[in-house]
Amino acid sequence: MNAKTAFDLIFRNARTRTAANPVDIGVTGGRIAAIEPRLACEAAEIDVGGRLALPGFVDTHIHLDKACLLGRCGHDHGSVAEAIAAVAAMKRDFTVEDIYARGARVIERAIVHGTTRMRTHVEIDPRIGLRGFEAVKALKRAYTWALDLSICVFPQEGLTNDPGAEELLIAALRDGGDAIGGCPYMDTDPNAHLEKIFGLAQEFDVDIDLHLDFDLDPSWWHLEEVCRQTERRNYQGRVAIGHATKLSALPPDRLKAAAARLAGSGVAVTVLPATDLYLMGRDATHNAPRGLTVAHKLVESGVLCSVATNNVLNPFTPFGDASLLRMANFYANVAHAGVSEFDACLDLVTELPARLMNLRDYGIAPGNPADLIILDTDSGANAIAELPDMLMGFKNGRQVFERRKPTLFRPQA
Ligand SMILES: Nc1ccnc(=O)[nH]1
Repeated sequence: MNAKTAFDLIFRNARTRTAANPVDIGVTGGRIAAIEPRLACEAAEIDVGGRLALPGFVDTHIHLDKACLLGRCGHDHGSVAEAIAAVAAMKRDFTVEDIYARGARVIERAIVHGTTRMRTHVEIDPRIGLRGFEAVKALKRAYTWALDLSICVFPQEGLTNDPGAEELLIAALRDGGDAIGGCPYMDTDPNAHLEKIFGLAQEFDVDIDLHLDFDLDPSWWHLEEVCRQTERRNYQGRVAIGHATKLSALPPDRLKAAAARLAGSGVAVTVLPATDLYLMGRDATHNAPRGLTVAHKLVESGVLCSVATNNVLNPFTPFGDASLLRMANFYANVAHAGVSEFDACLDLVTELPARLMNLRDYGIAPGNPADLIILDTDSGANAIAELPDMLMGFKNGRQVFERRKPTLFRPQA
């Protein structure tokens, strides 16, 4: 028994992924202060009843600025280029208020689905200017009570081919951009695009999170150039690539070599199942390929990976509820994950994305912010298998949502 009585709040009887038996989690000043089987203290208590506590989900790749566009365009496109063109046509009319309202809708769904940290990719170019950036900065401020939002600014429609884009990117990096992205396949000069993005990243000392490839032809790619730049600039551990669908088209020996290259240069991979599955394999009349890179296998080869949301209710992905648990379950299903791999699938939306974002204070451990969500299940593997209800969530020790269990109304006997 612990004699301390200095906690503001104690979670009683919580199952964590690391402790063999349920523990109590004591919170002081918004931070986790102790994790022990039975904390003796008079503080306010929440009885978790042996349910699973997680440190919240981490979404490394979500486009808030172009979310919730269903109904504004016909959804008759099928390729990534058509989706980019459809949004390019619409975004001239986006206002800060409009972007804020659509982003807030997605953020609030993410919060009630247990996300506590998020990196959002914001388009910066002469068509949208800094309106998306301003709206997302306002969202970041408005939702600090529930979620840490990191802003990754990027030129979706190319950089060297888009006069004015670079100046706007620099303005955003001067004014609160937390990371920089890129999309070399949209540029007429992909290598020059990467050179500029890496140069800006170094100049502003920010991490890099790129959109890399969106097809299933592994006979050419920009992956090697990304690894080369990462090593040349000593940026190991600070670079991620999103989608990387070409990796799904590699036979095992080539995949192994690519994994070794990525692991060796410290380049992480984010798989976006909803979009990758929706946009890939469109040319096939039957036996369509999935186009989904198998992240948990790359992890076994030493590559840091995450699974994330990407797009919600827009031409890239006309689906979405911003639930990372649902995404991890979806990923596990499509990626043929075995039951013994379900825990590794949960890692892809928790510990590993936290590492990808270089978050140093994530996890249920003393000293870290008391960011906790309670799931109506008893283990990480069962969270993936069952898609349990998320019953409550806390940010810095303060409750941010509650979900009541459904009530069955049985007929009277
Ligand atoms: N280049 C992109 C690929 C997929 N989704 C996006 O939003 N952007």
